[in-house]
Amino acid sequence: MKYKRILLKLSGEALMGDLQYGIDPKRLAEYAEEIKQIHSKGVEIAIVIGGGNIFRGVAGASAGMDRVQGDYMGMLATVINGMALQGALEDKGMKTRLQTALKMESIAEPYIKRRADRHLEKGRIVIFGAGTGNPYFTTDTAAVLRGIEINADVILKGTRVDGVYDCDPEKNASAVKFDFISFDDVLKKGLNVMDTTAFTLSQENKLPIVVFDMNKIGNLLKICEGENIGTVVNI
Ligand SMILES: Nc1ncnc2c1ncn2[C@@H]1O[C@H](COP(=O)(O)OP(=O)(O)OP(=O)(O)O)[C@@H](O)[C@H]1O
Ligand SMILES: O=c1ccn([C@@H]2O[C@H](COP(=O)(O)O)[C@@H](O)[C@H]2O)c(=O)[nH]1
Repeated sequence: MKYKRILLKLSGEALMGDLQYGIDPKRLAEYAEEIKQIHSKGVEIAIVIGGGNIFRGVAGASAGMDRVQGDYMGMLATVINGMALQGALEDKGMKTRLQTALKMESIAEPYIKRRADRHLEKGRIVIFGAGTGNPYFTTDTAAVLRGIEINADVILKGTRVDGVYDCDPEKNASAVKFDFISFDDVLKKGLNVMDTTAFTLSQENKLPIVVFDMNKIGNLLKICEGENIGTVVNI
């Protein structure tokens, strides 16, 4: 396997599958199956999951809600997704732990880096919920932060687009995909597949990111085996 320890970022919105909002159980089971394949090959897996399928702080703020209040609601949404993913992974026989950046000890461990390391060493899948625990951030930034903390080899951003394009491919049919792009170029061109804070943090800590289509069966395994799928963002 190319990678020993990965931080997988899953999009909350992708969890909706064909639904208008919420969690599609079929999509959840498919993701669990993809994750099982790399787990069975011995890859140590930590996961950060988004919350866009349930709530986004900025959406609340634009509707008149206090931004900080909305952001905490968004963080709670990521915990709901994390719990759903935990259930789906355990259904398929994997051992998991959910750690949250906001304390909620009846349902999850608090985030403790050393415990996370230990779980990963023992082959447990660790899901990090509640983002960074701070408003004004995103789960992309949380993924990079946790990835750096646990010394992941790579951030795998599994999303509904198949890589980084020269403009948003969901808005421009003529968008052109990169196989490789530097952090400098992503930032210079203002490409929004992840937020600037996430890219900057990754760049400063020399942690590569692979952006790929998580909905294409087999992609996650192929990437871990070293195939060039999606777009690699690196220094
Ligand atoms: N240059 C670009 N290349 C690729 N995707 C882009 C680009 N600019 C914007 N995007 C958009 O980035 C989004 C990435 O998808 P994703 O669902 O992972 O976002 P997210 O905000 O992390 O989701 P969530 O918050 O639900 O976890 C896609 O909707 C895609 O259209
Ligand atoms: O560290 C964080 C992470 C997330 N939030 C809030 O949660 C929502 C959902 O996360 P997405 O990354 O957009 O999926 C986000 O919009 C923020 O409102 C946060 O405040 N801090």
